[in-house]
Amino acid sequence: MAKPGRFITFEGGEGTGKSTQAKRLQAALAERKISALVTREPGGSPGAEEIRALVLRGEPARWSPLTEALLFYAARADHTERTIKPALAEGKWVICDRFSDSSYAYQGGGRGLARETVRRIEAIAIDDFKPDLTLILDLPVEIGLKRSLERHGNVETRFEEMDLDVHARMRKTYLDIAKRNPSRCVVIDANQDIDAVEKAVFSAVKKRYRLK
Ligand SMILES: Nc1ncnc2c1ncn2[C@@H]1O[C@H](COP(=O)(O)OP(=O)(O)OP(=O)(O)O)[C@@H](O)[C@H]1O
Ligand SMILES: Cc1cn([C@H]2C[C@H](O)[C@@H](COP(=O)(O)O)O2)c(=O)[nH]c1=O
Repeated sequence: MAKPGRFITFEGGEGTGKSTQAKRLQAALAERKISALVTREPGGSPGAEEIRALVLRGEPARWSPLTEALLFYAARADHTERTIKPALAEGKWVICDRFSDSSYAYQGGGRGLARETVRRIEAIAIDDFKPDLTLILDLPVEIGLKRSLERHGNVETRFEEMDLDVHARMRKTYLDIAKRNPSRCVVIDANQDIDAVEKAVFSAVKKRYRLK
């Protein structure tokens, strides 16, 4: 049986550079002959991509925080079962753009759902499945939203439309998660150029997995 792979997640607010860095990390691992799958949430399996389309469109208040958390975890259960766990079992590394910490930060800290409620939904959906390493890209929210808007041709997505104080609470929740989980999480300063962020990311990965 293949040695199980590693499960790495990128987390952070809007436009902090998660997708950019996920691809760069995949390339850096490939240079070391490590095959990694890049996937994303919500999404990453056909069913979860359908839920993505449902949960990301419409007005900011279209879904209550509770319904939203249930939808994100329904997508996550499918993604975990059908994409992430099979890849890890084949010995692949999995790099995921967002995972459970996004639900704690967005539906919890940002939109006010109690942490205990998120935890109970999580327990049903994915049990105690967690990443080995979480890289939290930290950036002032105004800068991230500006980057994100420029990328989307100035059309805001449902979450981008939410007030700045909601985004500020999401950022704070990520930093609190990092404090509570020091052995899993590394906070990366994302307010640097792309190459400098890549270097900080790879240095955290090398340290964790003792790569050269
Ligand atoms: N360090 C950086 N400095 C400046 N621009 C950046 C940096 N990293 C990424 N960008 C640019 O910012 C935009 C958003 O980057 P990216 O899509 O990687 O972020 P993201 O965190 O995945 O965003 P979202 O959560 O909104 O999907 C892209 O246009 C990207 O090229
Ligand atoms: C997994 C997850 C995501 N979200 C939000 C965060 C973003 O606004 C969107 C996803 O868009 P992206 O461009 O792919 O980053 O969904 C959330 O609120 N809760 C979650 O669990």
